[in-house]
Amino acid sequence: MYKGNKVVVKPLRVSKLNLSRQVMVELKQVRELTHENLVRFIGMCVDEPNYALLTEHCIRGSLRDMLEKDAMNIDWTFRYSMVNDILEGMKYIHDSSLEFHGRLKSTNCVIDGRFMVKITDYGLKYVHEQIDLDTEINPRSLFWMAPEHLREPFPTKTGSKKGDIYSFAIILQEIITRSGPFRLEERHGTNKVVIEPEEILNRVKMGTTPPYRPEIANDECSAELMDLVRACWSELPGCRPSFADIKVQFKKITKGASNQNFLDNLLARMEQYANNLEQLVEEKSKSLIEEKKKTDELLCQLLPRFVAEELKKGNHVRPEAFECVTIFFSDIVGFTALSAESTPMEVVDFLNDLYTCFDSTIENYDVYKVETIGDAYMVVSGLPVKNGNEHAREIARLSLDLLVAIGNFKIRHRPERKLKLRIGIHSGPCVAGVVGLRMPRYCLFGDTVNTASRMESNGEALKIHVSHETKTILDIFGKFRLSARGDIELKGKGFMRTYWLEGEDTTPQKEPISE
Ligand SMILES: Nc1nc2c(ncn2[C@@H]2O[C@H](COP(=O)(O)OP(=O)(O)OP(=O)(O)O)[C@@H](O)[C@H]2O)c(=O)[nH]1
Ligand SMILES: [Mg+2]
Repeated sequence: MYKGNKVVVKPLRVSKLNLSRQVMVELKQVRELTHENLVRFIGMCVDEPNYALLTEHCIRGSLRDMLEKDAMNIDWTFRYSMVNDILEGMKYIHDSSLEFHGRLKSTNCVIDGRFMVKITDYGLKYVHEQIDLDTEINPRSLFWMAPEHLREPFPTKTGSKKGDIYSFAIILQEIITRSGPFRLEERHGTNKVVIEPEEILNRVKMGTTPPYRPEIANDECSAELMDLVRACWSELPGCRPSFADIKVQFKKITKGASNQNFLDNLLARMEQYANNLEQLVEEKSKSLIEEKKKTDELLCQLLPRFVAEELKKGNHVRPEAFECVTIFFSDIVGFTALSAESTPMEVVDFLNDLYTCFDSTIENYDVYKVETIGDAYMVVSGLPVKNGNEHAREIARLSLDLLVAIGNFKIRHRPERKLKLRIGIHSGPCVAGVVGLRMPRYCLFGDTVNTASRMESNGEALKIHVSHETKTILDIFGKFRLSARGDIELKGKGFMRTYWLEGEDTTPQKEPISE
């Protein structure tokens, strides 16, 4: 920002700038130039070594960018008015004390808010002369350079009126074909062979007859415009017209193409731009909706659906107390030893297979997977949606099912090894709520959680260790077979009577036959 306006700051690759009288004179010279098709020169930062040029900022970027935007529909009225803007700006430069530009190219034609093309980076010959020569020059940036200048020892430090006309012809080619200079040649070459930019420059320098120039297909523009382009990039500078000549010819070419006045023209450009924007917005919204769907799905996998919905609305999710839920903990016996003798990739693959096996089993029950830590699983039923007494039955059935599933599970890198699951379940009250703002997690709190976890750690491999509280609920269903384990001492809890869940009677109960 400079004096409240956004400006372009172009750093100068020069370690020490000699602010000679000539430099001061040319700075004054460029500051005095005013034309609606010239970018206003604001000044130079002479704070060694941060030398930089400050110029007016044009919001719509360079002509090069505009032409490259595929989504931007650029009709011929728009193209002609862009050419006209460049012509006006360049004619003004040629008629001024600058005499020529020297670095005319499509990146030095920028577009302002009203779609007016403005020429930038003009003048300051003595400043540019001091720019470090050892910095590498991108050969593509020389595509606009006339052959006579390319042949000079320092092409970037020269320039002439006729050289500018050649550059203008290259810009015309860009506007007509909408592709960068020599883009076609670089891609396919003449015999479908890719030509390197250096080689393209060599061919232009050679001055063959006919001269080597970018390709424009006959049907891409009118014959008159094609003739104008050819004249402008003539090999002999003397054969190239002046901007004054071009203006006359161009008027003839565009006659009838557009008889709109300025305001109509501007409105047409705006309308086109707005249409393009609409199309762009539509495309962007589509991908946005897709992305949103993906994040929503992810969120719902990490949090219970209703919690996710509330959080998305920006609502606070209050912690909720549940009178009775059943909590399941499981652990794989010998997992640590198995991991120790496997490579990290093997462990990841193994866990991935295991989670897939677990998750596909869990899907069949009214349960919520609270978390997984390594090989440990914590699952709950009866929350976030209450389900009467069914939580104990759901968890019991899940446990029995998982024992079978894990029994059939094959460890990819140890197919002979059998996995041993240890399960502990317990029922009781608990509180559930969302903790964490950045990474919200739905957590359970309360003694029931600790007890359930202890039930697992005090259990045995391939067995389901059930607390007295869970057994009491299971008994209501009258179908579960449990055997007493005896009284065991749980850390911090004293003695507790616990059971092994052996199975469920699946013989269907006879329905009373109705008459
Ligand atoms: N949006 C916007 N981009 C600009 C403006 N002025 C310059 N640019 C862009 O900034 C980029 C860097 O510009 P420069 O450092 O001048 O490089 P260049 O124009 O490729 O080459 P030279 O001018 O010969 O040094 C180019 O893509 C310009 O088109 C402007 O006013 N607005
Ligand atoms: Mg530039």
